[in-house]
Amino acid sequence: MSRLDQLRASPLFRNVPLDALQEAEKVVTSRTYRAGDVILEQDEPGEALYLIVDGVVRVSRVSLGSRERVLADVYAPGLIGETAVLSRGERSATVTALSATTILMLYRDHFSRILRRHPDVLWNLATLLADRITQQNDELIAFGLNTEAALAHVFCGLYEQRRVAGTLQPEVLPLSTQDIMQRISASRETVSRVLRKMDRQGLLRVTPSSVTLLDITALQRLGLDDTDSD
Ligand SMILES: Nc1ncnc2c1ncn2[C@@H]1O[C@@H]2COP(=O)(O)O[C@H]2[C@H]1O
Repeated sequence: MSRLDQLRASPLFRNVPLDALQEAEKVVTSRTYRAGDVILEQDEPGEALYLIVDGVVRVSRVSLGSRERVLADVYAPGLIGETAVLSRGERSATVTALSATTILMLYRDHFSRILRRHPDVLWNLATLLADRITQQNDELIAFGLNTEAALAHVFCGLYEQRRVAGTLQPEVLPLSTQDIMQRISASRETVSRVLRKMDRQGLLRVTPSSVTLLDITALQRLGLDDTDSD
C-alpha cells in the first residue's frame, strides 16, 4: 500500500481533501516494531503521534500500588500518542506491540500546521476523541457491573474489535486469567469461578491461554446486565 493510501485509511485522514493527505505524506516517517516491543512509555515526554498502519497494540497503565491495568487494545488503522501531543505533556500510558506493527509518525509541529490548515482533519480528531470517551464511559459502567456481566462486556468488546479488524476467528480471544484480571477489578479466584460457571453454561470455552466465545448473543445480553449478584 502506498503511503498516501495508508494515510487515507487512517481515521484521522478519512475523507479529507487530497492536499491535506499530500501535506501529511511529506512529513510522516514509518517505523516498524516486533511483538513485545514498547512503542510508547508511560510518563515519558511525547512529541509525536502514531498512526497504526498494520498490527495491534496494547495500551496499559501502571497506577498507584504499581498494579498494571490494560486499558485497551488498538488495531490498525488506529491512532495512539495524541494525548501527550495535544496536552504538551507526558505519555498517559504505555503502548506495547502485540504483533508485528507498522506506524506512521507525525510530529507535533507538523500536526499542528495540518490541523490549522485543514479543518476536516480537526473534525476527524474530535470524532476519534469523542469515540474514546464513549468507549471509556461504557467501560466505567462495566466495572460497576457484577463480575459475570463485566467479563461478558469485556469479551464482547474485544470480539467486536477483532471482527471489525478482520481478524481470523475473532471469537477466539488470546487471553489468560492474568490478562483478564488486568482488565477488570476482580481477584484471580473470582475470575476463575465466574469463568468456570460461564463455561458450564455453554457461553464460552476456557483454556489456559484463550477464551472462545460460543454464544455471543447471550454474552451481549449478559454484558448489559446491571444487577449486582455474582
Ligand atoms: N483508554 C484508552 N483507549 C485507547 N487508547 C488509549 C487509552 N488511554 C490512552 N490511550 C492511548 O495511549 C497513548 C499513550 O500515549 P499518549 O498519552 O500520548 O496518548 C495515549 C492514547 O493514544
